[in-house]
Amino acid sequence: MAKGKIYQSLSGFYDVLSDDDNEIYRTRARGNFRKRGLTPIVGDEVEFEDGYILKLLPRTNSLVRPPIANIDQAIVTTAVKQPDFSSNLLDRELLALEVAGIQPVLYFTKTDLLSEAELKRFEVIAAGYRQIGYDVVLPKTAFSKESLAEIEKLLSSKENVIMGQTGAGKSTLLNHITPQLNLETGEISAALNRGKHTTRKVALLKVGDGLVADTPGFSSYDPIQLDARDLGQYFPEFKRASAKCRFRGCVHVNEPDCEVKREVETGEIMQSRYDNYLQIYTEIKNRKPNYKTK
Ligand SMILES: Nc1nc2c(ncn2[C@@H]2O[C@H](COP(=O)(O)OP(=O)(O)OP(=O)(O)O)[C@@H](O)[C@H]2O)c(=O)[nH]1
Ligand SMILES: [Zn+2]
Repeated sequence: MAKGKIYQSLSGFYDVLSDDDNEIYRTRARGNFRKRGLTPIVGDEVEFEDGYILKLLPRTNSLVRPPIANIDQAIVTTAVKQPDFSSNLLDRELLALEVAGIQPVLYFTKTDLLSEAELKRFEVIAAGYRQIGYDVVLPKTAFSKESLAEIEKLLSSKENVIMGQTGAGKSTLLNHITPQLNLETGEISAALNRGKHTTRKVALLKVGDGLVADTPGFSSYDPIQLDARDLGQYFPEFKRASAKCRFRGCVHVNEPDCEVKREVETGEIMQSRYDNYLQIYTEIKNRKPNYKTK
């Protein structure tokens, strides 16, 4: 039996890069995977034989959307325009990554469409996310040498996934870093102001000296299966502040002497992060319990 890593997944086929001979083998999953509720995903380490994946090895981490396993870092690609910037979508993606234990990097696209004044606004937003502790790339000029060098350095020697809204410019960015990739990109429909889902498959690509999984985009992002009381743990700046909340287990909603709320008032914590936190908190609280067990 050979061991390898799934490099690409498309309509039920999995292309596995073999550890033994560095060749790609096209495989399918054995039926008993599905019975156990297991689906192989790109990034999975597997054992395979005669065109079939027989075993999935334990994952260090995984994401549901996009479906990917065993990665070091996620490039969260966010358009400043076309489609319109949504801090809510961004914070939901960051939340999913924090829960999965994957390091996020923020990359803002389409800055060429901004006026000077609008760019200033995004500089404030970028500074806010940097203060949380995230790496943020906000190219003053789209695809400038500096911004491409910056992202290439961040990707270097790591296994990365590039994720984000449909039409955010994920494939376009990868093409600029590594023109030989020649990935298909989509036209944004001006009338709808949203993308068209150009990328349909997940595939690991060699970009610089790192690996990047290009993935299909999405238009919304559900909150994670999470206990509302734990939500603040996955907002790093809330977690830091909560040591100073009066109550242990403070959820930063109605409690008195809440340090998170104090820091929102002083501007140390971004108001948008708090608003998005409250919205997700309420959504989780109101979610109907799901008693079905699989
Ligand atoms: N003006 C401008 N347009 C961009 C930029 N980046 C990407 N685009 C355009 O945005 C559209 C969508 O880009 P894609 O790279 O296909 O987006 P994607 O995120 O890969 O989309 P999906 O594969 O559907 O998820 C294309 O028409 C690109 O030319 C940018 O920095 N500036
Ligand atoms: Zn609090």
